[in-house]
Amino acid sequence: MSFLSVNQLEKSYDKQTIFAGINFQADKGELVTLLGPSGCGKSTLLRCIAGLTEISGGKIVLNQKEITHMPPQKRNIAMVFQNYALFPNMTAFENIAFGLKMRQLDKKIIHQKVTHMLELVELTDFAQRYPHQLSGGQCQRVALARALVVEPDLLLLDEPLSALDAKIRKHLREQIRHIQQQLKLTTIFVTHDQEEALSLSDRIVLMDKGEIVQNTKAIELYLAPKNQFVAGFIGHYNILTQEQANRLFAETITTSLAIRPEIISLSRLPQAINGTVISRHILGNIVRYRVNCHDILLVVDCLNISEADYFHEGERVGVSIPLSLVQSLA
Ligand SMILES: Nc1ncnc2c1ncn2[C@@H]1O[C@H](COP(=O)(O)OP(=O)(O)OP(=O)(O)O)[C@@H](O)[C@H]1O
Repeated sequence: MSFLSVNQLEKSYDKQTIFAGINFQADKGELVTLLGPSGCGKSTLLRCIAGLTEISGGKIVLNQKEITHMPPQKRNIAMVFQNYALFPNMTAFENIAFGLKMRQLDKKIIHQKVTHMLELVELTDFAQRYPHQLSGGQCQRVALARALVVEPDLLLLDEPLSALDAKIRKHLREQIRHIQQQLKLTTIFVTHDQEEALSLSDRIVLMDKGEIVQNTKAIELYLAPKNQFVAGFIGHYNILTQEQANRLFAETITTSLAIRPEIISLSRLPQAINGTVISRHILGNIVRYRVNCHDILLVVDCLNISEADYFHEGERVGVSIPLSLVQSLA
């Protein structure tokens, strides 16, 4: 039996249905990401699991207990928000200790637990600082420590990295993943950033307009998107209509296709498919080309190994696409 089970969950505001018939599970220690475009219902779903938003129907079971109608504080769920939501008049130490004080734990035990958490999030030297004396990344680490210290059954993270700059975001997401794995903590992470989702998750639940479109292992979502919406949302897939697919491969293909830019290779020798380089962009480790093949514009990613390998705008190139790596779309 799954550690977390969300069954037929439904939420409406007045007559507007935000989602209905939502089903997904998480195993103990699994990190599941809810991914999807803005407004698709991810945060509402997370808040329903936390008990912060009332549901309109369905059932939630956590650690073998039905929690559907339990008050939030009884669910043993901790949540971290995008805006940290720290108490401004408390130090980092006091913020982290807050939940333990509420549970009336012994002072010595509180001190031990908070000290351990400060070490875990690498903030030992910042224990006596107030939130306004900390950077955004440090505030979010305090918020994370505050959530973890109460040893929740489930950790919910609602876009916790969105307010941070790119470099800190990457560092902190690695830290979150490391701590989550160390503690074997079942976690639901909400984001609209596909790179974040792919790099962090065991499994991704991709949502669109209040529905789950695909629920699968993170790597499978990337390698085998099941329809055009998923392929359009993940990576930089080239999406070809059936007619374009027939034209490009000069054979009968019965579905539309999704082709990852990195499986396509270019050469100076003529191939079965040939094209003309329209543009070249250096993205750091990747060189991204747009190549016109039979009036179909393909995005092609090549490793940026040396300038001597660059193809030039207007150059004729051979284009190799291994059909075995091409994904048929429903
Ligand atoms: N309190 C509310 N009353 C009415 N409608 C609401 C309320 N809260 C959210 N909604 C609506 O529910 C839908 C889903 O919102 P939600 O915040 O869950 O989306 P999201 O996928 O988390 O988006 P984002 O990534 O932008 O945070 C939106 O159309 C939103 O306007």
